Amino acid sequence: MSAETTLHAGDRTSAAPRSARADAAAGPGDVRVPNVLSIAGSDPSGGAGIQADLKSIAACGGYGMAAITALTAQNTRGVTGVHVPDPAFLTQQLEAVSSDVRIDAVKIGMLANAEVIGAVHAWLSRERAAGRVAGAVVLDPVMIATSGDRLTDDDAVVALRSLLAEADVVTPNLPELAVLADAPPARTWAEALDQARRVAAAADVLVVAKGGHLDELEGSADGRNGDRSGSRGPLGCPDALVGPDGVVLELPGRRLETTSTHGTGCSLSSALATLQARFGDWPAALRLTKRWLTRAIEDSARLEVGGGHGPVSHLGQLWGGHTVPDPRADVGHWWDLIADLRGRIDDVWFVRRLADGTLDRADFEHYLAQDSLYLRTYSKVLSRAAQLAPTLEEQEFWAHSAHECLEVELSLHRARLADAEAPGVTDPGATEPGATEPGSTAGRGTSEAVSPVAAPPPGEAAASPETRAYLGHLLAAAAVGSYPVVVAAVLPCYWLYQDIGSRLAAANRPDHPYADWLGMYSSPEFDAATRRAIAITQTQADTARPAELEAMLDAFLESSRQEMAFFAQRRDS
Ligand SMILES: Nc1ncnc2c1ncn2[C@@H]1O[C@H](COP(=O)(O)OP(=O)(O)OP(=O)(O)O)[C@@H](O)[C@H]1O
Ligand SMILES: Cc1ncc(COP(=O)(O)O)c(N)n1
Repeated sequence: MSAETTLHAGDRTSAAPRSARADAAAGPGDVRVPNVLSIAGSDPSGGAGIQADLKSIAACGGYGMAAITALTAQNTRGVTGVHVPDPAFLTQQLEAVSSDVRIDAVKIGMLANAEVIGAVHAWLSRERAAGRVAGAVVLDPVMIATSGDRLTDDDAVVALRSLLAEADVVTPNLPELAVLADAPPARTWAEALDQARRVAAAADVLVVAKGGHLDELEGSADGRNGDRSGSRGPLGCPDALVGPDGVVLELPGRRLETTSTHGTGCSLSSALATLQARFGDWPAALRLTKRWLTRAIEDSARLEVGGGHGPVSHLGQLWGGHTVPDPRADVGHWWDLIADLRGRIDDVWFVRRLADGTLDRADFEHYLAQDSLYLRTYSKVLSRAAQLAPTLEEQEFWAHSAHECLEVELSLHRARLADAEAPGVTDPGATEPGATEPGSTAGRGTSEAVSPVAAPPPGEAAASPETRAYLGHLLAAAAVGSYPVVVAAVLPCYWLYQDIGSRLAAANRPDHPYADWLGMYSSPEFDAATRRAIAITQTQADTARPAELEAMLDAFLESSRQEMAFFAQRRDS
């Protein structure tokens, strides 16, 4: 599993118009631009409210519209006044839009009192029934600004709860979540997730639980109490999509050291509505939203706005020459793209028999011999990644992984092969005959003329066609690919092994004939290495230009296919 976890995804997570999913497949260059309506208050300092919403919608590839529920007088230091126009005029604004414009998504923010909530509720149920609002509704139940100022009357909470029935997703921060759950504020992230599940079940909505306020939890000064379950380590900034049955997607996040978090809730909800309208899938939309928002918070360092809690830089990523959030730059999306293939690997005869312990010894030894051949060359490709790495830390990671491949895995395999007195492998330090060194040119593919893995000397296991094909692909990436392409090519070996390993580990038992092998691929160290490899690849994808991104994705998908074929190979093939 990836650093993020998708536990289950019910129908509601992708209940989107079919056209939106087709758009996602077509790529961001071809998507229809969704019309997204923000129903929210105004922040004249531009960091929150409709100003933040319009910028977020534009940054994420939508056409933004705004019906104003309230005028605030505020800046980065606080709110000095709130003026709420006649709710009848809000209805007039809403009707002016919906009588003319197709609305693909609605984001609802600050609703100052029960009357305003009533006006929005009435318009929304009317327009939805008439089919004039077909898209998703994201409700950000704004109650208190970052500055601590109240933005909603106490007696509005009941009306707000009833508005949940019209929402598809609600995005409360931790204090707002507690109000909706009618419970004391959560003291841990686990408690917050449980409150979110209860709100989701009571109102039949999806809830985005947000970790921005985790650092304010009682006793969080040691940086750990945000998650007393201990599973998250030092305090981060996670978000999660939670349904009535529990967590659908949990996204760990780095906590950035900044005071520029004014309007992050507004920005998250409007970006989420826009990306859902574009891609039709809530988990994918939340993943893209979080990546975009994290970078917008980071980019806030380039702004000089006010002396309090500053705004995020909504459009900074466009100024950097990057396009709107692109699912092809989301490594989690790559993982989704191979969902079918992953499902099929579990059904491969080898994996099934390995899991239940009925795998024939000779088949296992054949596999190990091929894996040993594979690992010797894979280690060289990892060394190539080390050679190309832009930082010392990444160089160390790949060099260490290359070394581990040889030390840990080959020694285990050698021991097994020696036990079985099967045709063995040679000294792992030796170069396999005919292997093309990284850095020289190697043809992609498997033809004898360009195959980098030649026949071994007498007495050694010969590389199977599947092993040759996989190594041919990896060596080609190492020979002519850039660093981003090399890391994308080596990633499936980590990720798929770790993924399968976690399931095989569940089948392990002390007397399992392959217990040590199953154990090796489900170790915490291997999990950590896999998370690191995913993170490095994501960082490269974040800044890759479109052509490079295509090459990365191609390399990843091809390695995934080769990984599948490697598992499925037969002794006599
Ligand atoms: N210091 C931070 N570092 C990284 N991400 C953050 C930080 N603070 C907030 N976020 C992210 O910003 C989003 C909004 O989270 P938060 O829990 O702060 O909601 P909110 O209180 O509604 O927002 P606001 O602070 O604007 O009122 C979430 O995705 C959260 O993870
Ligand atoms: C008009 C308006 N709407 C919402 C917020 C909440 O802002 P934040 O996202 O910082 O909680 C705000 N400060 N002003």
